[in-house]
Amino acid sequence: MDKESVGEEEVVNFGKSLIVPSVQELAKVAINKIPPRYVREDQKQDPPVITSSDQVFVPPVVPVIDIQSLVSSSGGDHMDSHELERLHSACKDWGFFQVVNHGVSVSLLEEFKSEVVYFFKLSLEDKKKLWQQPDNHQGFGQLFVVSEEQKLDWSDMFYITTLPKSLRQTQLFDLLPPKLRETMEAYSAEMKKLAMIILSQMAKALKMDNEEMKELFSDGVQSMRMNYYPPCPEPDMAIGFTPHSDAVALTILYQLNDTQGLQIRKEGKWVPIKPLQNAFVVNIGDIMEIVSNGVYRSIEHRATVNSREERMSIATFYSSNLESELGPARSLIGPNKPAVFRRVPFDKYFKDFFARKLEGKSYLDFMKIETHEEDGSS
Ligand SMILES: O=C(O)CCC(=O)C(=O)O
Ligand SMILES: [Fe+2]
Repeated sequence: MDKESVGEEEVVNFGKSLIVPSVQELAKVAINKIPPRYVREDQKQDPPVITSSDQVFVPPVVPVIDIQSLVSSSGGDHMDSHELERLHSACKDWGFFQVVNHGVSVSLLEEFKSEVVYFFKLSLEDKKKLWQQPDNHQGFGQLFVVSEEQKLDWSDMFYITTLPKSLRQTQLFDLLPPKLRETMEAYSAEMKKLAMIILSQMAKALKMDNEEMKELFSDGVQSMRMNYYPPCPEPDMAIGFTPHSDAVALTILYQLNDTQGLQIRKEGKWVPIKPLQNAFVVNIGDIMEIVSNGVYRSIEHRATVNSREERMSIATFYSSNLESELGPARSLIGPNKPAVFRRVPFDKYFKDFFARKLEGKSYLDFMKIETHEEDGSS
């Protein structure tokens, strides 16, 4: 793990990304063609998108989980609640669900939203002070850019590690608008609480030892990624966020406006997701697929853009503790249930992840244990 000295402190650095221009600035100029670096021929082979007029495949309703009823009705150790069963199948069959009655106050959501909207309105000059540095990918920019030839997404993002506090890059934090920092702090604490509730319910549903879940995640690494997708003059030629699964354990997504764009890959088709008002969209990341030994599945998703409206979202990522070793939960493997993923130290897992181009679920394959019976269908 790279450690940089900042005064007396040592800060962990998980990766870097090549510096790229702001797409928000690019989109401010009246252009009717996008620059070649944003033209995504590679996305042309993609499966079709489901629309409401599609007669062939009607997308089933995405599971909505009521956190309050999940927590209040699951006193025992067994799958004794209907909501827990629904959570379990959402994690197995979808890797994706929305949560309501999550306990995060609407006033905090509104405050945080307006701070982030304001943040993306800062002048380029102000944003430059918060831009990524050549040796560290936190700040404004794009992630996973590893070559000058690589195609780029039609979006800007701001990425920051928020927890544990000892991992924070203080010089970046100190430059944030004070009100944003304050609301981000409160939001970060709420997101950790919610992630821990969901993880402990998952432990119950998986029949995994909850102590093991706690040991893995009690002081987990949390980061936030604020996404800004400007309108695009050639939306069918570009992609807002390349198809990927999240490398983390859980992602809690808060969409800031009504513009649609998020799509998940389900049964070979792209299914558009419309977030409910004040709900969060939760998805299983690769770490949870690994910990559950493949019972839960991380889901591939992407964001599209359109020619009329901007779109904004905040993804809060939760992973295991910095000192943890990633691998299938010991309480879930045994003689009849062999581990299907390797074990690697946390820092190695993330450093390798951020050193690659983002490409669907390809990183998980790298973690798989090869077996002779492998049929290649993954
Ligand atoms: O903007 C979205 O809806 C998706 C964002 C996302 O997938 C991510 O930040 O990992
Ligand atoms: Fe994602």
